[in-house]
Amino acid sequence: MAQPLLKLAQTPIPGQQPTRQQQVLAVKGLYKHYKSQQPVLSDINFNLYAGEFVAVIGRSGAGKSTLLHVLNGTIPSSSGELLHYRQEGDILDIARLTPRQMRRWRAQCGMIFQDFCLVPRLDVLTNVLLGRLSHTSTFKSFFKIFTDSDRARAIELLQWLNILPHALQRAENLSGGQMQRVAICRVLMQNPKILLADEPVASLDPKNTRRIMDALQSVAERNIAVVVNLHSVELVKEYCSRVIGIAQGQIIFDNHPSLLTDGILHRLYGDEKEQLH
Ligand SMILES: Nc1ncnc2c1ncn2[C@@H]1O[C@H](COP(=O)(O)OP(=O)(O)OP(=O)(O)O)[C@@H](O)[C@H]1O
Repeated sequence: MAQPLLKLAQTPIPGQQPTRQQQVLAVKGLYKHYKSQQPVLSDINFNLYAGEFVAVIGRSGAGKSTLLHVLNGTIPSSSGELLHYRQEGDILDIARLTPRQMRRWRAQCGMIFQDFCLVPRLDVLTNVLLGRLSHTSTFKSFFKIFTDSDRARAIELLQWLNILPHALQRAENLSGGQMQRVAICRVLMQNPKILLADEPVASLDPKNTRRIMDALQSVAERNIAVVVNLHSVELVKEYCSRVIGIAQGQIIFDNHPSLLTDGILHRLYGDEKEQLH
């Protein structure tokens, strides 16, 4: 059956600038130190706009995962500003949120983690419904009481990502690609403005890789800002509207993927550049 919402990837026109729409985030002078003196992220500055599909690239240890976790609030920044431009017109300073506001921010800025964080023994449908936790009272969520419209939405999402036949199957019995699709459905249940995905196609076969990239591109087309860590420059060039290149915790490139040159790739990856695909 045709999937009307799951559009095929569109190859970007070389030199095309990403469509700049409503700004959703501003990152200003952001630093992150873990215990060592050396910052893992150093003076990070960028704005994020609704509907962008942004790849974050760089060699292993460059700070890509740390950046996504800081954006999502699961890791606090050491200094700098992280401002969310809300649809209501006001600005939310992420560093100054109360724990309750932070939970709400994490719903607005949904994240798919590398290990998917599904509940293995629960069925797929319930895992997707758990995405509504941020919108449901603790009492209701404890007893897994979800509304009919929550269920209808979850089913619609599962159908959209072609995984409805597995709705009643335990999450632990799914393949990696299927788990990734369930994780995307779950995060979309939060109605996020921003979707972050930490290496969403790592260890997936080519067919599932395309499925996931198609799905994420389609999410961006729904006017959600999508930010993903990727290791494949080929995928970045095929799918993304913007690429942020990080080397040793600093942004050294932020532009359309078609403008990535061999020189920039060499600065980003050094000798590993030859192994890129
Ligand atoms: N919790 C932590 N405590 C201390 N150091 C950490 C912690 N998490 C990450 N680091 C260090 O921060 C640096 C950046 O790590 P990060 O995981 O952000 O890089 P990455 O670019 O995502 O790498 P990869 O592509 O391998 O996932 C690394 O040197 C890593 O060892």
